[in-house]
Amino acid sequence: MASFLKATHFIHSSNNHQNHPFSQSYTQTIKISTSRKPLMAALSATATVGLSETFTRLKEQGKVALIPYITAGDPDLATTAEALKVLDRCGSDIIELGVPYSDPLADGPVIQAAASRSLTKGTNFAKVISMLEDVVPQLSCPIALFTYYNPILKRGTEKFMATVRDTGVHGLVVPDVPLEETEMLRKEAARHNIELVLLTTPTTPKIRMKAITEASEGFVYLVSAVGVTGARASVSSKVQSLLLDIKEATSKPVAVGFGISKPEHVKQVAEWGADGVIVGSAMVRILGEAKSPEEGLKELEVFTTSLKSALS
Ligand SMILES: O=P(O)(O)OC[C@@H](O)[C@@H](O)c1c[nH]c2ccccc12
Repeated sequence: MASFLKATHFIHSSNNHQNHPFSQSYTQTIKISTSRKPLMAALSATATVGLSETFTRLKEQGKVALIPYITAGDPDLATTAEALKVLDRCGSDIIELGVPYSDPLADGPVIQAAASRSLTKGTNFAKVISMLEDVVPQLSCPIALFTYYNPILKRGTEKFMATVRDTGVHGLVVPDVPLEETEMLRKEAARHNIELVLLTTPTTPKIRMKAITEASEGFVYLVSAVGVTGARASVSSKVQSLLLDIKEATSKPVAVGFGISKPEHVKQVAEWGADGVIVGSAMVRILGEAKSPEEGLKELEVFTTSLKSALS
């Protein structure tokens, strides 16, 4: 318990992200004049707002964010590029894009299979980045890159963050960063104007949940169920009380993920007070198991539209 409290204190000692030297608009102005990246991508950084601003705008409209997750490179990166545009066109408010990883310990069979298909095809971080440099300027919703911690450490946190930010990506979700290293990661992310999203689970002790909500930027990711990712028959009613607990601890937006795979799940979680709903495995299955990329994209459009209408 002592070490846990120490770690929690460690999180609390961090500077508030809001003291970030540049406001969002100032950073974007600087970006246009000094950016190394093509003007299109720089302009897109002003066209799409970040994660927290997206939630602010949705809240003003009384809406809940639809947040799909797909694995980059499955069935291939060209299809991923098209899938991002389909998801954007169908009303996704934020898109979580997964960097395939060889040891996805928090993933269930559907996303594990997608990651291994993608890696077998030769997908790597550099290829995902160059695809994003091309596609992000064409999207109206922000991207949150999803990666395990190891690929960040492999590249070096500073280089990783700079590379990601130069593509116009706004957010980063890292499910397995140890609490003790969250602060360093968060500082580097903030320095590059990236919103680092942290996750809390049904078994996270309240004091740790509070530390996580305080450190999380963009939104707080509430994992709805214990275990790994994967569509479930229903969403646990425990999510309702978990949402109440988190809402007591923070005014930051909370998005719920894990197991959500049908319009009625999306509707239920929104009614329980979630600010956003994350759907991953159900999307990944559609793309990965379709007879052709074209068929997968068509089915993705139909499925995403059905989820979006459950939120209107
Ligand atoms: O697949 P699901 O059950 O719909 O859950 C969302 C999930 O896919 C996505 O947010 C995600 C993919 N891999 C993860 C690993 C940990 C936490 C979350 C994730």
